[in-house]
Amino acid sequence: MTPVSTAQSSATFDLWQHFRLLAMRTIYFGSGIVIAGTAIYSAVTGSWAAAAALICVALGFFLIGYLYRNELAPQWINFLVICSLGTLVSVSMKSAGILGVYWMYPILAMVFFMFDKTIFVLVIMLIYALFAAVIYQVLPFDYAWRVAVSMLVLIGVGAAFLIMMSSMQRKLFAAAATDSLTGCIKREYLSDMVQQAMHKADRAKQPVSLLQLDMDSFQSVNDRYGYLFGDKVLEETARRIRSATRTYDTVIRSSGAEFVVIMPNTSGQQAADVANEILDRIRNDPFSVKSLAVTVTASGGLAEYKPGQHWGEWLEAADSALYQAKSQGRNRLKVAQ
Ligand SMILES: Nc1nc2c(ncn2[C@@H]2O[C@H](COP(=O)(O)OP(=O)(O)OP(=O)(O)O)[C@@H](O)[C@H]2O)c(=O)[nH]1
Repeated sequence: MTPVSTAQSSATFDLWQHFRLLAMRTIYFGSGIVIAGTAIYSAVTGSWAAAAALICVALGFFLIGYLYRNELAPQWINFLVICSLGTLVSVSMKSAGILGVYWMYPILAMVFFMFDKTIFVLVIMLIYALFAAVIYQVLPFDYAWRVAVSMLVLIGVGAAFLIMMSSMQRKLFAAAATDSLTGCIKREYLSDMVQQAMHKADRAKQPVSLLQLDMDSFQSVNDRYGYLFGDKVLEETARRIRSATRTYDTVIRSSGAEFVVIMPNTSGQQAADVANEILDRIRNDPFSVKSLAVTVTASGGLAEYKPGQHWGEWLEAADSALYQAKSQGRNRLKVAQ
């Protein structure tokens, strides 16, 4: 399993999306205010038609800012926004020449916040191509190529910032979401992980299974050999679970001596083989610390996700199977029907 990478898309911890939302609100209202200011200037200088058009665009920006103050606007709205800003700047370049160039830089910077990674590269190339075409038409070649290169530098710096931000977010999530003893994902992220796995399975129309694993009579392990020995057993158990699972399975420490393993693209039948392998690796190899070697066992409850099921019901099914395994004598796996 990958303790962090499987989890990094978790909505609860997407700093970048949160940052984007704040930035977009500022962009919509900020652009609205700047365009309204330009409209007033146009009115004062007697260009009534331009003033009326600019006021309409400014109102449009305020409206979008208001409607999407709590969520990111759809990509097509942002595309319209960037196209209208691009057109305004291109028109102002035609009338004001080099003065219009100064507006191109903030617009290029906005694109970094407006679009998802998937279409960002396409949009920034499109806007850059539009600006470059206008610059070469309006400015002497000597100015034009310098401006075009400086815009490329801005795009490069922005891209480096994006890459750094996304790596920082991964590290932050790792620090916040990883259980320090076992290296598994903390229980706070359990419901997120379960729901995410369920949605992915629904989208891909693939099976997904969930194993709930609990150490047997762990209180007596602690009582007989000490809490520190118990800690070592938990640490080693997590290692054994990871060694029996795949990189894209998710292992969560769901409570003191209990783990949840989510296995994407795995039917109940296949997951039962994996679960039995995990239980074997725990029971067959004594846990040793210094001269002490103690055999410990665990019980498991397994449930395959049934399409349409609520995530809580899915967890509940695995939990009931685990309860059965415990009540039938422990050290065994039970599969929910
Ligand atoms: N060493 C250690 N023990 C822990 C930790 N967290 C919880 N525990 C212990 O794990 C034990 C969990 O006990 P339970 O799961 O309730 O019961 P059990 O004794 O394992 O018995 P069954 O689950 O019925 O087989 C408790 O004694 C907790 O004190 C931890 O981080 N380290």
